[in-house]
Amino acid sequence: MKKNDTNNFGIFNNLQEANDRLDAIIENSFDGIYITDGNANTIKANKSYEMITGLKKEEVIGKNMLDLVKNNVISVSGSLLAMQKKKPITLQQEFKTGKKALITSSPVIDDNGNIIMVVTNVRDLTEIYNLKEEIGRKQIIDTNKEHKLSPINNNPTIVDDIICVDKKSIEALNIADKVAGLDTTVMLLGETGVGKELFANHIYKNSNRKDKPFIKINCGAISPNLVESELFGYEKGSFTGANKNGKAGLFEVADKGTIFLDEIGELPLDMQVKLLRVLQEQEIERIGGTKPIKIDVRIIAATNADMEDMVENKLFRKDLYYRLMVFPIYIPSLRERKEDIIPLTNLFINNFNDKYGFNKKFSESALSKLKNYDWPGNIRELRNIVERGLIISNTERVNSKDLPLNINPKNNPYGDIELKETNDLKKLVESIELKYINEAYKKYKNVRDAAASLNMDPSTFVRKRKRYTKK
Ligand SMILES: Nc1ncnc2c1ncn2[C@@H]1O[C@H](COP(=O)(O)OP(=O)(O)OP(=O)(O)O)[C@@H](O)[C@H]1O
Repeated sequence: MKKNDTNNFGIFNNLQEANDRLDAIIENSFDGIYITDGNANTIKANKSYEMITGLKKEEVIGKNMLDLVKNNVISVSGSLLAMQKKKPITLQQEFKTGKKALITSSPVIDDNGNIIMVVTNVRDLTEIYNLKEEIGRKQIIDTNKEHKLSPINNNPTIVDDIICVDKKSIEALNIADKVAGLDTTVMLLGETGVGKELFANHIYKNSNRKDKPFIKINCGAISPNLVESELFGYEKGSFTGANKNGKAGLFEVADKGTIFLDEIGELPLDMQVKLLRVLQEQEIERIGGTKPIKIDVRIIAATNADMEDMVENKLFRKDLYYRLMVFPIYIPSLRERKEDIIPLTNLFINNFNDKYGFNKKFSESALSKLKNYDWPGNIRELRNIVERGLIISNTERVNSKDLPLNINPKNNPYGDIELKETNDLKKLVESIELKYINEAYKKYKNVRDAAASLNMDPSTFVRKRKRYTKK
């Protein structure tokens, strides 16, 4: 039958058909819909409304909102509030079904300013609210440093923000969990950016010393002539320029707690002797001091250097090496645990979407490009690439062309300059700095030489490298 477009029923043939279709639309809406007349009498409620609220249509249709509230059938009425205010009202409400919903009640007002009905939309946001609560809980846990050890099994695991999906990384995390509470020295081994510092945090948080100090020291970042005074402190008047009252070193500050010695391979040889003494005797001596000071610290060390090679080449003391290797944990490179790539990517997409207020997604080809790359800079590099991709892409979808892998800085250090409508020069400069810092570190494999090659102070080098990877 040909539709008559010229009657008052639009695309419908008659009033009955228009009504039936309208009913079907309301009934099949995914959101709950609830309609009252201008006197707050319920005239309609759909299937989704029943599902979300647990109320049957028969319990509400024909009833006045005031009575429903009075009889505790519903706790609060968006329709009544919208009538009072003569404007749309949005509320959050929880129902006896356990579902949580966002309720928007909008008054429909005629030409004379009278409310002729109120249409309420009930959107089930249970999942989103639960997620929000979970994030809130997590933030509280992080803030209070009250992490409780989660059982590790073969399922994907997120503990202390460490994502482990691949068997190999789960194994490493399992080992870290086993040793965390044992108060023994731990040596974390693995390439740059694999998560050694994250593992050190995790071990500390799950140790019996979790309420005591946790001091992190990057052995490559302290200039050699300050290492001793920084680590072991000095007595008053022991050298020019020193604080006249003397100063406690970081080992004393960490007493009863834990010290994380990152890049341990860069500890100068004379300091290695002193560290050996800490491990053997549990005591230190300040510069200019006459008597040893007893301390009780747990040491977690980390390196990406080939320590055996260093020992062989007399760059690292053999006795200290064995003392440190009481409990080595090898954290595999990202290319050895490819199953982690996509979950990590998703974590970083979420983090940076939140940080920049984006809602971007990665295309399939972008994800497969990440999965097939060999990640010399490991997770740190993945994190940077994801952040860059999200910033660079001009659309809501990040494509593989937005992910500049295999950049070779020897060619053109600045790449092809493509001016966009907005160019954040600070970010561009940072990304070039980071590129050089990473390349120098890859080449020299230690902070001191890498920093020197860029004419940079080692501590600035470390600070920048860390800062660019901080959330
Ligand atoms: N399993 C993981 N889950 C989530 N984020 C991770 C994971 N491993 C590492 N990261 C992130 O990757 C970055 C590098 O990690 P981290 O600094 O711990 O590496 P590292 O091995 O100590 O590096 P380096 O040897 O260069 O100091 C950090 O931003 C860290 O949060």
